[in-house]
Amino acid sequence: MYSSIATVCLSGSLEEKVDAIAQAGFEGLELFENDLTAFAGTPREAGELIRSRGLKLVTLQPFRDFEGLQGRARERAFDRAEHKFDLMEELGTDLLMACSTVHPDALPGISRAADDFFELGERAAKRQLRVAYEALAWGRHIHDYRDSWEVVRRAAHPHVGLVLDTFHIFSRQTELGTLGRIPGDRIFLVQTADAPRLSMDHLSWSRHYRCFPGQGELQMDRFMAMLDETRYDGPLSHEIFNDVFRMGHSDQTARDGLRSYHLLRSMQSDSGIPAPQPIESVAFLEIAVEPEDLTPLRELLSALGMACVGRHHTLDAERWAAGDVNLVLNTESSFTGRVPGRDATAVTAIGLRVGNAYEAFKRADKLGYEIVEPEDVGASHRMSALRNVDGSLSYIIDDSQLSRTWDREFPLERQPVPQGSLVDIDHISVALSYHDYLSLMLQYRAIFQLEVTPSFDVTDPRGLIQSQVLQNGNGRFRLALNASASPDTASNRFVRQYGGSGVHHIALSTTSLRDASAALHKANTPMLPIPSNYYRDLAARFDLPAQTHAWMQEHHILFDQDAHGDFHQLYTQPNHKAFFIELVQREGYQGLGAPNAFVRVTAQQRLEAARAASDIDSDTGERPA
Ligand SMILES: O=C(O)c1ccc(O)c(O)c1
Ligand SMILES: [Mg+2]
Repeated sequence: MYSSIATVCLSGSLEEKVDAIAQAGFEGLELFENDLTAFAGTPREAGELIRSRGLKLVTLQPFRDFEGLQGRARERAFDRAEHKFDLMEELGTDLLMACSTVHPDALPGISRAADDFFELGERAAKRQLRVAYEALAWGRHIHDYRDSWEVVRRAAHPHVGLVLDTFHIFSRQTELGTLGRIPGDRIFLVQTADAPRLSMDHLSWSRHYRCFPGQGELQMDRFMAMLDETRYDGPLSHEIFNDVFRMGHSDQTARDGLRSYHLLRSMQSDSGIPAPQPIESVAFLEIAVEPEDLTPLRELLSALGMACVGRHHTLDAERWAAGDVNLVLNTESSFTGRVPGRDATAVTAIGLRVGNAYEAFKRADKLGYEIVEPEDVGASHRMSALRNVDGSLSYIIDDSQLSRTWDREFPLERQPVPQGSLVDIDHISVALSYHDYLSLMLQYRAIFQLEVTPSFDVTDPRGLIQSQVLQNGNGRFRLALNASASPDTASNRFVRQYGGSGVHHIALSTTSLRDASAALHKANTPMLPIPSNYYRDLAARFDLPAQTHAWMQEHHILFDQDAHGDFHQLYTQPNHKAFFIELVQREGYQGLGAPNAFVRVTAQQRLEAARAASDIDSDTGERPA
């Protein structure tokens, strides 16, 4: 098998698309005819352009509404095909991809379609060309791969073969048993696409929401296992119609496309790529701290029950800890691990704990991810990292490395790690541009073994925010990805204000939100104010003791409940850092408090608007003297 991608996946002109596809390292491409029609040069020049970049032109597509016609209309369909054959000869490709007809006059019948394709095969053979047939999920008569296969089988022509497109197969929930029994040499093209599970008509779903395998919810691993059985050995070609890809940066999309191709190959039995491992927990977060934020941040962490337990042996960096929470505050002015273009106090790295870091990096490398070695960032530690799409780093470490790092880099000072009510990093929430959203989704899901919860919309006062949670099985790793098409939602305000995507908040879990909120209150930590209407609504929704209810309202605590238990949450104010801290107490509860998210984003928006409107200095929270 070899890698290929359809030009329809990318934004830009044909030249830009071909460049991005070649740069990413693909071997072939499918030319979408629109890209040729809009191209300023001749078809011959288009073909030369593609070959000059070392790419194989896999197919010209799509050829529409061919089969099932009668009389003059049928003759016209064959004439159209001959025109495409002319084009193909000039372009230098031997394969025409035909999709099942949606023509209102097309007649049904497998045998009729097979006869049409036999005749087309005869004409193609005269010119040493081939034709491949695809069942569109919304085809008028043929919309099931088993029927398109039956057409190809009955046409029984060596120049006529089958196209398998994962979107059409899965969107109709067709069984895959038949697929495994198709001889691989009768399949001329395999098109790969993933998609979120949506309930809408097939055509709209396909034309707007496809995504790369690894970004959606279709069972690509099952498809790859069945494809293995056919012994197919042709192009594995992404065909993604996606509104975000059409807007986005072709280079980034094409790079992710090739990683997704390697991900598919890793699902095959003989791939030689190590299996994905679960992320066991978040070992630490590193925060680049602006000098003026250091004291307030230390005060906040102290109020949370954390303590500085070590100082870096050579750099201006401190390790703050409590329970399993570890934060590294880095105040080096020349800190090379900073996210480029971001000069606020912000999260610059995340430490992901796995069972075997070496195997995880081997997998990441085979999938085409860039690995940052310690010397690349001038670090004295020995941890390697992935470069995230926002410029931040994801260290991947195992236990032996982690204890060595703490011991060697941050000699223990004064006290041991406090073991109070603060337990762990409960979840991390990231705000992303839409384009980065799919990119980071792929990175996590391709490299690690994670569960994906269905995506949901948060109603921000300025628009919808799409949110999706990636988590491990044990509840110790949860990452919420957030993106929005509206420019002024909370996630996009972050992206605009802080020079791109990044960590938007850090949630810490506690065994006693009562103690934690009392300590924050005592330290005069400003909380995100929650309106009283929220508490009236809570009283209506839940049967809460009056005292508990009053305590929540007084301390701005939000509440939710699911079949597994209770959830309490509390937000601090960002106070001009790029991120803010959330505290949660969960008693079996599985989610992240999604039903409360609209109240939180509205409260944040109100606070920011009030700051902007008043003469309150947004840095100090005080009025200038
Ligand atoms: O949406 C379409 O029309 C279309 C065209 C060509 C394909 O290969 C396909 O899967 C869909
Ligand atoms: Mg297709």
